[in-house]
Amino acid sequence: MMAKQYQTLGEFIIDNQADFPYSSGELSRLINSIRLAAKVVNHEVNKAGLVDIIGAYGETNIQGEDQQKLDVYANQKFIQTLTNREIVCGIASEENDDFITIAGCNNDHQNKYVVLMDPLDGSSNIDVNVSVGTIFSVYRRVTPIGTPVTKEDFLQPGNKQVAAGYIIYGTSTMLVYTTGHGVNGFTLNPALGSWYLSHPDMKFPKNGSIYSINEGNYVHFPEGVKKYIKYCQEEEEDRPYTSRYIGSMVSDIHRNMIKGGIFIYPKSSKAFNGKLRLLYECNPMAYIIEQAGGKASDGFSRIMDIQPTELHQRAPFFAGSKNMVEKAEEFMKKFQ
Ligand SMILES: O=P(O)(O)OC[C@H]1O[C@](O)(COP(=O)(O)O)[C@@H](O)[C@@H]1O
Ligand SMILES: [Mg+2]
Ligand SMILES: [Mg+2]
Repeated sequence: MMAKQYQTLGEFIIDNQADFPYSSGELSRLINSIRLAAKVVNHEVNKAGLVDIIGAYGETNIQGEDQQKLDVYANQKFIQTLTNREIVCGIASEENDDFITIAGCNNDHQNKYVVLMDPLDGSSNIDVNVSVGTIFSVYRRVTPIGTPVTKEDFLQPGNKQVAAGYIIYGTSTMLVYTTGHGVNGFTLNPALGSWYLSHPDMKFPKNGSIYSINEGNYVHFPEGVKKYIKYCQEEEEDRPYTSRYIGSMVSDIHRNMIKGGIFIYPKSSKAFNGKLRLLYECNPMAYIIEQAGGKASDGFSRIMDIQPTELHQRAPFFAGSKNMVEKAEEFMKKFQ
């Protein structure tokens, strides 16, 4: 159904209810819960400058990263909201060592969906007033309803996602998501507390002139990546491209989706599998990018076809404008 401009998110969800093959309203309620939790977290993010919000929480997560106060706050708010609304049977998060089983109020494990999330993406930018995000990925469970979820329900390849999205807390706050029927972006009107369809049917331009990579790691990059960076910087045809790197994956990819560009976080001699987490960073962003006509790979093959083995496993990530990702893959294959 063609989306109407400035429709509210609530109206959009109702109008598009029939898109869901197993349609019983649960996925709609799930998206509704995420929109609610996002508003609560947005309220805190907007105060990131006041002492009780910024800085380290004082613990490290399973990846050995110092958790920021907002990492923990966002994690708690999303888990609470999803749990209270009785729609998920399990949650996995960057900030939790293992997945959480949600039995439901009757303790009968009747819910169908699991959610994997990065509650606060771009943590290194919280204290410096640069945009950050939240990323979520939704799957139908594979184990029988009525039984507790198992790791199997979370270790599904990205091509099995039923929904994915991100929230960007930037100059404005947006919720961008897909349920496999294109990508739509909603902007929060903080005064009214409502989300409006500001970016219907988002499309990733096939070509672009922006490349986003942390060149500070250049010497540690594979030869293919080094060669591709040089290619981006050559005075040829529509190049040199512009280098833009915010350091918040959500923000870098959101910008590139609007303007055209490529985001790369490759493996390196310092990080054998790169830095980004396959299940709650790469896969959900890849689903959105592909639904918008872009491409997402590990430099060689489709990221969403990778069969996960670990909850917090990492993967090299090449994503964005289709023709730019294919060019980067050419260099990776030629100089491997
Ligand atoms: O500082 P680096 O090494 O360039 O890493 C930046 C990347 O790390 C991240 O911040 C990792 O995500 P988290 O902040 O959720 O841990 C990405 O958002 C970003 O693209
Ligand atoms: Mg992240
Ligand atoms: Mg994070």
